[in-house]
This record gives sequence, structure tokens and C-alpha cells, in this order.
Amino acid sequence: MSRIVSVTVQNQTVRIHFKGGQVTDFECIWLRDHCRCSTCYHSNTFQRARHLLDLSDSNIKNIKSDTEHISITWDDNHESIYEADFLVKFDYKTWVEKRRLVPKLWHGEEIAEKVAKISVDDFLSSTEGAREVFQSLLDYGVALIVNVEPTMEATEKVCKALGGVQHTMFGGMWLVHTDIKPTDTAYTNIHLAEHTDNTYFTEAAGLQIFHGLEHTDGTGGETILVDGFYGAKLLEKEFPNDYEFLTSFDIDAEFLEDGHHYRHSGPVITIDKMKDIKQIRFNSYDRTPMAFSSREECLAYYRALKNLSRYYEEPSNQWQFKLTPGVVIAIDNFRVLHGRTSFTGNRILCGSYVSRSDWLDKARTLRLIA
Ligand SMILES: C[N+](C)(C)CCCC[C@H](N)C(=O)O
Ligand SMILES: O=C(O)CCC(=O)C(=O)O
Repeated sequence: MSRIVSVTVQNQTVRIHFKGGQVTDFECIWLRDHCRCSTCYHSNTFQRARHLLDLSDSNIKNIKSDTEHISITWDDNHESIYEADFLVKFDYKTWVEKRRLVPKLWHGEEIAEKVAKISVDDFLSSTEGAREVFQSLLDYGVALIVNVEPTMEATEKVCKALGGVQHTMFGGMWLVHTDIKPTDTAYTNIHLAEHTDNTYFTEAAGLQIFHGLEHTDGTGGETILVDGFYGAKLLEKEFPNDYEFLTSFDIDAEFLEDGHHYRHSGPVITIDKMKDIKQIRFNSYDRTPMAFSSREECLAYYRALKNLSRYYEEPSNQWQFKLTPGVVIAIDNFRVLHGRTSFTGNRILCGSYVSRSDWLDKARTLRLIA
């Protein structure tokens, strides 16, 4: 429970001193906008009842406070009451920090011991099991759900619990198998270097879910993961100009098949205003042929992409393992790149995508993120 110690008003700014030393300023228009009375706010839908344009530049006629509330009578005689527990959240530094994701960077096989390995029963039926899976995704970009019946149906239950099956032109729940019409090299048996999926979508899938249903009469087909954020931070340290290029230059990617031509242009490394890395969007194979404004830009494109990719193709940074029946892997497709070794024989994976909004929604309702 937060406590108000004192309230002062100067030039239509309300300054609140909270117990514990926090001092936070609130502008009148912000306070008026956050009035929670029934004419200003739909408490059943958590939505404002008034439009921004109806928000008058209100002045304070009278203000009263006690340790838990502030009451304001505005110059149009509208009355607003604010709870200390609500107002205390809006100290800027605290508010920003509470929203920052804090990934734990990893490289190499070490990650195998750190990722969550939660039984499907615990994941589906216990809050603690679900929290461990989503915390592992937030920390490392990878989580394993084990003891899953090796069927599409059982895997779909896991995908739904991770946030829901995201439908694309590949379908909802899909198979990865060489018998499928090869509209993409995923449906072949060749080696695939580290990549994130859907670089040609305006928004890439949030999670990539795989379940290795079977692999008979053959060898290979091992999964290779690498922490895209780790490689990007190495690039920033060792090739800062290339890092800058990849955070600012839009690279085109596309997917073509009969009846489809997806294309998207965007940076390989997306950072936010705090300079935190938000997304890696990298697939060497799906790059669209591009024109460049100069020789320098063209050469920077190849130099920067090669320097970044070398980190991703460096075996000591990778986690290589075999997907086996019963193990469902969830991969953060905004961060962790995946690939596979070539293979022989009959190898079948199933899985789905899950949108980023949907899996973060699950993590937020589990109170793992703000
Ligand atoms: C089978 N599954 C639907 C997962 C992927 C299909 C191909 C994805 C493509 N290689 C890409 O990198 O976007
Ligand atoms: O076959 C695999 O292990 C992965 C295929 C792949 O990269 C994909 O489907 O995006």
C-alpha cells in the first residue's frame, strides 16, 4: 500500500511526495485524462469514456489529499479522485524499467542446462509450470515441453497454451516433411543455416514451435540454435559500424510461390529508444535482390551481413541437438535463430507459429512482464 506524505501545486503541476522518498509530478491534463469516475472511464472494459479532443485544458479549483487519495475539483466543477496505489506507478524511471525485457544472453551448449524442461501436464495444468516455460522464453528465447504424445493433436494443445496457433500461408498446425511440395527449402533435406522465419512478413511469427515426430531410415537432421541477441552484441562491440548499418538500413526479403509474393523491408537488428535489441530479422536465403545508392552502401550490406552471420555460424556459439518424439521446443523467432543439419531418411516435424502478441499476453497474465 503506497502512502502520500504531501501534495503541492505549482503552475498547474501537482507534485506528490510519497512515503519512501519518491517524488512525482503530474500535469493537470494527465490527471484529468486519468479520471476514473463513471463519466470519464468504462471500468468494465478498462477504456476511457471521453475522446482526447473532449479533454479540456482543466485547471484545479480545489485539491485535498490524505495518505491514500487525492481529490480534485476542476474549474468546470468536475470532481476526480485518485488512489495513491495508482499514481505511485508513474515515476518515469520505474515505469520504463518495469517495461524493459531483460534477456539473459547465452552462447553454445551451456544453454542446454538452463532452458526450462517442463512436462506437458505441469505446463498445461499448473500455473508454476506455465510460469517456468514463459520465464525461460523471456530469459533465453527457448523452452522445452516434454512428455508430449508424438501427435499433431497433442502438439496443438501445447501451441494453444503457448498463445494460440498463428495461421499463415503455410497453414495453422503444419508438418515439415520432404514429401510436401517444396515451396521452401524447409521441405527438403538440405542443411539450413541459422535464420529467423518470416523475414518477408510485416511481422514475423513470435514463436516457432517444433515437435520431432519421427526420423527413420536415416541420419542427421539435427536442430541448431543460436542466440541472435548475443551475436548482435558481439557485432556491436567488434564491428560497431556494421552494427549501426544493420540497425538502420532496411533490407528486403521475400517469399514466392504460385499465388503468393510476400515482401517486407526492415532492419536486420531492431533496437528501441533505450538501445535495447527488440528483434533479429535474418535469413540469408530469402533476401530480395536490391539496388544500392552507392558502392559504399552495397559493400556495407555484404560486409555487415557476413560479419553478423559469422557469429551465428560459429559452432561454439551454437546449441546443436536432435529433436526427439515427445519433446516440443518453443523458440522466440524475434531473437533465437534456428537451422538444421542435412539429413537422410524419413524425417517428420510438426508444429506451428504463435504470434508475439499472443505469447507475451500469456506471459503478462502470468505476471512475468508488465
Ligand atoms: C515449415 N514452416 C512453416 C515452419 C516454415 C516454412 C518455411 C519458412 C521459411 N524458410 C522462412 O525462413 O521464413
Ligand atoms: O527442419 C528443421 O529442423 C527446421 C526447418 C526450418 O528451418 C523451418 O521450418 O523454418
